[in-house]
Amino acid sequence: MPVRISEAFPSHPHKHYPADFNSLHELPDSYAWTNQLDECPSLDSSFGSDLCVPVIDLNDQNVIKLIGHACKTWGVFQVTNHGVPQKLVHDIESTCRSLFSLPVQQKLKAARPADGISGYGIHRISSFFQKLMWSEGFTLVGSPLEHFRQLWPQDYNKFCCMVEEYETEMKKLAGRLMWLIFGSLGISKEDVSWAGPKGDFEDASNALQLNSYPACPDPSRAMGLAEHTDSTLLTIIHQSNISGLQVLREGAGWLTVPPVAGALVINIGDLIHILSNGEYQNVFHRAIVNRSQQRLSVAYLYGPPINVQISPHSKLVTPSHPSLYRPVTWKEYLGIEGKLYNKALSSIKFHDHQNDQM
Ligand SMILES: O=C(O)CCC(=O)C(=O)O
Ligand SMILES: [Fe+2]
Repeated sequence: MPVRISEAFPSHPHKHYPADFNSLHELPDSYAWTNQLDECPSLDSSFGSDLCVPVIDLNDQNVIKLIGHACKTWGVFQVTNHGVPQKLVHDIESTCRSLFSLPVQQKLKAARPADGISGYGIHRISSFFQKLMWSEGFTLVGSPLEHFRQLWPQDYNKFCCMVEEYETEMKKLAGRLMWLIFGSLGISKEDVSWAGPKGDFEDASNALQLNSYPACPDPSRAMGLAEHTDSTLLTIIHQSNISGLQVLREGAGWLTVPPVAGALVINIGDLIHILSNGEYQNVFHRAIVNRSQQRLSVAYLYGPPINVQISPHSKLVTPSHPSLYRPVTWKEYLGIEGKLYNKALSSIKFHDHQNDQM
């Protein structure tokens, strides 16, 4: 039996549940972050069009090259012609809207238990910050049935089917992106034992994170979701047509990833960074909020089979490029991240003297 991802995601017991944001007409002190939002992109002309997150057509004949370049220089890109039916993307957004519009008491019926990982609550990285984030989330690992039954006693079934269908499409797209990324690194199907007999990453693990960022009375002092990298191989994000997702670009600061109709955002996570022996960037990102409109996002978190050891691929390790990271399973890495947050990656990095002895 494959080990389930639910055994690996560490739970973060915390006492807070999201506020009833509708009832807050001023920003409470517990939500007031300082000095977070004043780093504007410096419009250094040497960056030029390099200030725009790449948008890649998956039908482009140079797709492998384009993806490789985006992974190396950005760690994030948007994809069009990705094959996921627009209706399904529209439906998941409606489900998300419907869920977060429920009365607070109803949402709390599906609250994530203190020792659990699925359900309604504040974002899992919240425990690392003094201040609260202006957002609410719903994490889905495994079947949503029990929680959805609490939320929508009458018609939970249609929401369950829809989520399942969305996850199937996401898994297909994620597998396709994995081969494009591997291809851009010169890694072929024979070089990846854990892709499964059909090469479709059948045993890959995943979770779905629904996010809502309500309109905020004082957006310049609030934080929707604090900066982080994803501990995944990659993450596929659908954002509603309200901007708010920002990525950190070295030398330029925080740049907004503009919503592009029909496109999906692909974040490179820590595990691709490890597999590529540091060649591909794991992107730092965050979400900011605005005064007038609720913003929604749906993040599909994609990882390897939970007990597979991930390490820099042997094809990318040479005497002049020694291995940067020790092998780690996703299960172990999620545990480390749960304790160390953004120091997880450096904790598995070889220091020079260790590498010399390899
Ligand atoms: O809301 C967004 O666009 C980003 C969400 C995100 O980064 C996450 O859920 O890990
Ligand atoms: Fe993220």
